[in-house]
Amino acid sequence: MLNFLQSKFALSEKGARNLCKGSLYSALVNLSMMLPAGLFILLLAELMPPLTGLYAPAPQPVTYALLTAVTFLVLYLCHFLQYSSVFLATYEESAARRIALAEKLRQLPLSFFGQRDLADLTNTLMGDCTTLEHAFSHAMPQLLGAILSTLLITAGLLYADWRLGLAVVWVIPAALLLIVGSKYIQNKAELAHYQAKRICADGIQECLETIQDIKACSMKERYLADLDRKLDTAEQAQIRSELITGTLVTSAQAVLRLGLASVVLVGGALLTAGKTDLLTYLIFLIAASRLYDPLSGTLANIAEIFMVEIPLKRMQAMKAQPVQSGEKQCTLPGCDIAFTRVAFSYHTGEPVLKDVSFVARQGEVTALIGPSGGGKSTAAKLAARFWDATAGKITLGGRDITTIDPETLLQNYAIVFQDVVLFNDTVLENIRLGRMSATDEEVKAAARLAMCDEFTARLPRGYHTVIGENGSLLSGGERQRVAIARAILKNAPVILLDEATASLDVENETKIQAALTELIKDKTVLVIAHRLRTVANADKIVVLADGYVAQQGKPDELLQQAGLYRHMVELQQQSLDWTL
Ligand SMILES: Nc1ncnc2c1ncn2[C@@H]1O[C@H](COP(=O)(O)OP(=O)(O)OP(=O)(O)O)[C@@H](O)[C@H]1O
Repeated sequence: MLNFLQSKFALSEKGARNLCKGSLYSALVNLSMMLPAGLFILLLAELMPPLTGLYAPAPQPVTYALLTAVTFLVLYLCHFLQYSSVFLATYEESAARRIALAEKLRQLPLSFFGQRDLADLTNTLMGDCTTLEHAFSHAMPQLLGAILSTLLITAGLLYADWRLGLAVVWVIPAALLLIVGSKYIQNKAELAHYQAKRICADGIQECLETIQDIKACSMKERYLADLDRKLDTAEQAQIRSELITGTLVTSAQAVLRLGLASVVLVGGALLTAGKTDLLTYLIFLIAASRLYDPLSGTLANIAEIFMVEIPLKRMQAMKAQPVQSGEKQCTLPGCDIAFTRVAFSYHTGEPVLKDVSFVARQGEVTALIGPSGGGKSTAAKLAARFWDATAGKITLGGRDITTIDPETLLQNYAIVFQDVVLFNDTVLENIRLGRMSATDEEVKAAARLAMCDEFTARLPRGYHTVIGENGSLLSGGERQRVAIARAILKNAPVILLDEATASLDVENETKIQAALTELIKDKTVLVIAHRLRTVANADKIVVLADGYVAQQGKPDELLQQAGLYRHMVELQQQSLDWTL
């Protein structure tokens, strides 16, 4: 049973146990809600003989006061137990679910993120978890509890009088049949609503991310009209879904209420025929008026229960995603990076690298150059195992990188990418990310080498200035210098520089090049640069074009050959003479 609940609802073992416990306590609450009715029946039984002209002692007010107090106590206790077992346990489970998902996201390769949009992932992490949290705190245990308590009370009623019992209970399967039978229609409408909501969230996120470009291209009106249309679709889908569910649930609740009418009719007929007595008739009438309440209440949440399938499936799909594995402890004899017949395609299926072989040696600077879109950045990312190659092999120090745990592998890399990512924190803390154990002095020394001193002096609080979301208070060149300082601080044996100095002016680039020369001694350095001047002193040039290595060798040797490298150098020299 526990295993079934765990796999069906993606619960932890504790969560499944708490769901069982919560359902039992919910059933107990429903049964305890019958106590006031029971007390009333007891009073009725004592009052009945005098009402029918027979002698009986008068009911004792003290006894009833005591029984009422006990009833209140039992009701309070049952509700307290249900609250702590259902709500508190669900919130704990929900927190554990969110942490487990976040941990899974941390382990997933970048290829996974390339196929999913961020709004969708945020929705799974936040929205889906909230949906499940609400369903498992407000609907699921209550439904299971209502089914359990209804079964118990039904058994008691049938045992007491099967004819009146049947008159009370026939409506329950009828109502459930109506709801379960229409599950497909409800799910379809809710799924359409869910997707419309997701498209809407995507649209809003895209709009916020691209607001600058939207304004620059004077696309504001068109974009907002598109967003309005998405919001309208989501609204209509919500109305439609609520209308369908509301109609079906209200119909099922009305069917349940028919039970009371059938008890009146059957009971009346039995009473007239002398086949039952007045007290039994009244007991069944009272029981019928109370029995349907828990079920009727949970039917209102039935759509929510049906809908848990969608977030559950999305979560299970995410959990089933293969993670990149590998050895966590590994000492490498060296740090040469070797590509052997490497091929790779993104999820689009279009091959980006077709057959790439080269070696970037330790203690040397290897420059990847070539036409735009030739796969240079892709090759650098494969070297750091952000993706795994589709074919061929990449080794670091002779060891196949697919056998090394990605986090362990990355401890050997300092990376500066074209798109610098900075956090909404101080300059100092943004640099310290390179090595969290570094002292302030070490961080500042790295910052000085990366020429950060010059612009931090102008900031209101120097190194302690908070630089805004993704470093919005800094210029492109300043952001790049922070990223370079981070790499200098990390001082890892492999350095990947992808257009690391592209946003810098010539003066700063020259100074940073000097600092980098210090940094890269004895290290394996893989540099990508469009400005060939930047890589003119590299030990080796690898020209990537159309997914293949078009040329490789020392810069001087390649200049002697009539190939792509010489062509590119000539083109760049011509461009220096251009004027506007
Ligand atoms: N995450 C991705 N998903 C799908 N395709 C991608 C992704 N990143 C890059 N590509 C595609 O892969 C090809 C190679 O891109 P890559 O960035 O490696 O080229 P590059 O040589 O570094 O280009 P550039 O010099 O312009 O930076 C391009 O056609 C690009 O559209």
